Amino acid sequence: MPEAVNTAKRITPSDARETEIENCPNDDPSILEYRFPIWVPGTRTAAFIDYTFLRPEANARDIAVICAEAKEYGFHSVCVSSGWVRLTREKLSGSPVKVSAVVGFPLGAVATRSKAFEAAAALEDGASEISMVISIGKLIDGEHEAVERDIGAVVQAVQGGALIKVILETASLTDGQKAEGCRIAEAAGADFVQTSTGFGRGGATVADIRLMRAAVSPMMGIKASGGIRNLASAQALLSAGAQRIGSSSGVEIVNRLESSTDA
Ligand SMILES: O=C[C@H](O)COP(=O)(O)O
Repeated sequence: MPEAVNTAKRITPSDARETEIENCPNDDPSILEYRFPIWVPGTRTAAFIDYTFLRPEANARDIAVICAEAKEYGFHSVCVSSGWVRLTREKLSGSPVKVSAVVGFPLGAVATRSKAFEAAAALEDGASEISMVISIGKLIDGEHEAVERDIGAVVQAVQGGALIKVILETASLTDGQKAEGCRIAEAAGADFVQTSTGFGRGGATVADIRLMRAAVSPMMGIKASGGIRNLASAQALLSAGAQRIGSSSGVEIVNRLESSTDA
């Protein structure tokens, strides 16, 4: 019996292409009301991706590699821990790829003033977008004013110099808590609500994106993150209303195997 031939071909960055999902229009009719761009079939998915590298063992060489990949593939940003912002800014210098940083990551349980300080330092070092983790336990406890103060302190710390995304860690919350977290984030002056850290019990789901989209005004952006590993998942989340994808699998998402059937 002849040996099966694997015809899958890895395409190179220079001819990287994305396969659109057919019959998968964004189903929100009020598309033009939104502050942040909405993905529609035909738009490059790469431009909606924050390419994330948040592993504890991340080192300078890793940062250099992901920055080179981000430039090559045209991702929206490179998202790193706050201690790597300065190097990331240097590596992305001269390119349109932005620097994103995480704050209070991944637990969200550090003191509010620590989050504010970390955010201010990240801004100073070159971050233009910041994903802060909400005080998950306080949200669960119904300490809504404390949660709003926590987010507000980070918003104030950057004084409009960076977009603030609030990670809810949706897999740890009830639907009511997710909706309340969205409402609080908007009231506190944040720019985005975001699903997950990628370090929790679960990641982004289409159901959560729909819930979050319904809970905030069109002025708020929605970011899906955590466990997004292929183009089909990314586009399903974008079609549900996400305006940004956070993923450590950015290259795999856009540079998929031609023989794959995931899109
Ligand atoms: O966007 C932030 C997340 O850490 C990404 O999680 P991931 O490694 O599961 O893609």
